[in-house]
Amino acid sequence: MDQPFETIAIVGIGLIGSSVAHAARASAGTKKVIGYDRSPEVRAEALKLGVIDEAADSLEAAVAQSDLVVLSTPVGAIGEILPQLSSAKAGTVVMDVGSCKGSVIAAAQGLPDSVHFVPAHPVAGTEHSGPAAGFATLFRDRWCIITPMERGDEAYAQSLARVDALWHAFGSDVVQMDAKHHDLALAVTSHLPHLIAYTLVGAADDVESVNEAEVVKYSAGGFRDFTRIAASDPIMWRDVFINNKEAVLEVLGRFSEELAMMQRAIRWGDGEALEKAFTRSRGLRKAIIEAGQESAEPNFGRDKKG
Ligand SMILES: NC(=O)C1=CN([C@@H]2O[C@H](COP(=O)(O)OP(=O)(O)OC[C@H]3O[C@@H](n4cnc5c(N)ncnc54)[C@H](O)[C@@H]3O)[C@@H](O)[C@H]2O)C=CC1
Ligand SMILES: O=C(O)C(=O)Cc1ccc(O)cc1
Repeated sequence: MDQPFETIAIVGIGLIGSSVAHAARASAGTKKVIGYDRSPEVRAEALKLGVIDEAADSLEAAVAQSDLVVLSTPVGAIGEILPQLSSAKAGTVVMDVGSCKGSVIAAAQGLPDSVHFVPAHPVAGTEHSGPAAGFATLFRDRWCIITPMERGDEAYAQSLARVDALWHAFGSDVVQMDAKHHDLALAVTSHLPHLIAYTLVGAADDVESVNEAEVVKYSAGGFRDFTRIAASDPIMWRDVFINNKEAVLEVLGRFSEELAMMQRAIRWGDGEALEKAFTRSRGLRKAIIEAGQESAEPNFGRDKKG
């Protein structure tokens, strides 16, 4: 493995930050984890749980002592924190884990070349949040997408290789792509599904003639899976939609057209059109299973027990 990161700073000690802390200690040779979170309660909880070895009182203090800084706050805060890292010591490697990349990369444009920012997105998670939700195996057999900064210097290439090696050590499959493509692809596979789940569960709540007890009682199949996704953190997802506006609106437009097509087919009793659309979807599900990216269970095939 490339030179490991012996001391890391986790900024934002929630589900992903704490999972990175556990995984780095368990499999990537990290010896010390310093944690900073804007919430003092979260810092105290993370210390108590042993997620971090030391809590820092400020962002600056956490960054000063570390060779890797992991930005694992909601995406909006990542954009606010990045410009504050301009004075980090030369050679500091900074990595984020945000669910969208274009806005984060834009916020990193002002950083000096001496700070090596490597944008990353583990395509792995759960609907849970907070420091107690993380676990070391979260990233195992999951994709991690790296969207490198456009710079050709050797020093940056070395930091990129170290971050790549870190995710491999976590058990992830690593792929590189440009941020614009990432944001469109993830708008299709992750952001739109979350928006639909929030909307669907909200709509069920709005049908006054079906009361909550009935919704709970009869939510055996599909609806139950949607409620799991709709239980995801509201601040995290607010930030995803605000920061990936263009791509989400693009795929939302296509979704609305498909939905209108379904509506028309139902209205006119066009069974052939419905059957054709459903058969196509079934094929996609089969392809996902065959690619080994999904088990019979929801929750990306894993829960807190890993
Ligand atoms: N939840 C998921 O399944 C996945 C999330 N992500 C990305 O990972 C990031 C973190 O998500 P989670 O771990 O789920 O969130 P979380 O809600 O579990 O934790 C976020 C933490 O950041 C802290 N925070 C917020 N603003 C801060 C600031 N300005 N300075 C310091 N700390 C601050 C919060 O107090 C909280 O403890 C997000 O950018 C998200 O898009 C990526 C993959 C999966
Ligand atoms: O829990 C689920 O179903 C998820 O979709 C987890 C998830 C959430 C956000 C990401 O950027 C990546 C993965």
